Amino acid sequence: MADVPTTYADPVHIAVIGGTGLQSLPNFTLAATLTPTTPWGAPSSPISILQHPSPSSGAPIPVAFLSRHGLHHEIAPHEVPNRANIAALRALGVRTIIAFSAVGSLQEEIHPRDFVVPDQIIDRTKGIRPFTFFEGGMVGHVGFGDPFDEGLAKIVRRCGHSLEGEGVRLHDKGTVICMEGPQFSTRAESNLYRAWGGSVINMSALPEAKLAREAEVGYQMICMATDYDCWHDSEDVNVEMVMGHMKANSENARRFVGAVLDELSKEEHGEQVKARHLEGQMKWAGGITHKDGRKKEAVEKLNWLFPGYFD
Ligand SMILES: CSC[C@H]1O[C@H](OP(=O)(O)O)[C@H](O)[C@@H]1O
Ligand SMILES: Nc1ncnc2[nH]cnc12
Repeated sequence: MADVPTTYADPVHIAVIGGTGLQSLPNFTLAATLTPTTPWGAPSSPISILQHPSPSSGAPIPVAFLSRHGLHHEIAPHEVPNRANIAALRALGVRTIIAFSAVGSLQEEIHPRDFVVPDQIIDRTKGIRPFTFFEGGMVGHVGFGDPFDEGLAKIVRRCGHSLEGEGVRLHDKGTVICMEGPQFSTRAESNLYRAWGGSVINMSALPEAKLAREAEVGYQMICMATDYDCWHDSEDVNVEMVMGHMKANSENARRFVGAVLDELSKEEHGEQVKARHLEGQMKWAGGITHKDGRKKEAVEKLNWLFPGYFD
């Protein structure tokens, strides 16, 4: 195999974060493999820059791919270096993230292998994961009422529906319960989440979605159900079950992601893909700390992420 470049000069606006069972995106041309570092450490895996022909012009569009749990699934959900992942992607120019997640279903009508484009999250992590870029002498507060990007969600839903009938079943909305893990839930917890209106459950939506919002990056998760957790009459969730459904449906998952990338590569989505609607929000949301109270180290880290915002 020819040597793969370790640098990539052009900005990359779109990224895919792959989760359990989706650790690579074959069928794309590998243009570079990057191993960046950030003030928050190294990301979960090398970042592959994949090239993808624009469906309108045929010109190659770069897409960054990052494997959330590492190349060999060696990083547990509570160990994922989310700040490094989001910071490294933003530094490449990424302003749109499509994140993939294997989830448990909390509702009868969401069958294993169904896809869900969620619109809400309930946080059941335990506060042990670093969850903000704004700390240590720089305070920032950003809106999170709608944790996913509705503009991106509309595009993702349209792409998912276009594949329906070819083995893809899609649910347009849903609330993700994001639990700490790595152990699965108790039956009492699973029933409680159902009573709260949870649709699906995973261990990965947070703080990934919060950090993407702070980084002014449009973020949408695509979930694929792999089990009925432990509330259902069927067998309780286990890793074999999750991996079995992911493997059996990985072709559909990849087709779904491919269709979304095709659509996002169209010029008409340029403003959405560059997340113009989020641009500059942290300059104000993160500028609450008076200059006299700002700590040098915190300012330096934030200026790495947002060059020029806090000079
Ligand atoms: C292997 S089952 C639990 C594991 O699966 C999901 O991973 P991801 O969201 O990265 O696809 C879930 O969040 C847990 O991390
Ligand atoms: N039942 C479940 N709970 C948490 N995360 C999951 N990922 C896949 N299935 C899951």
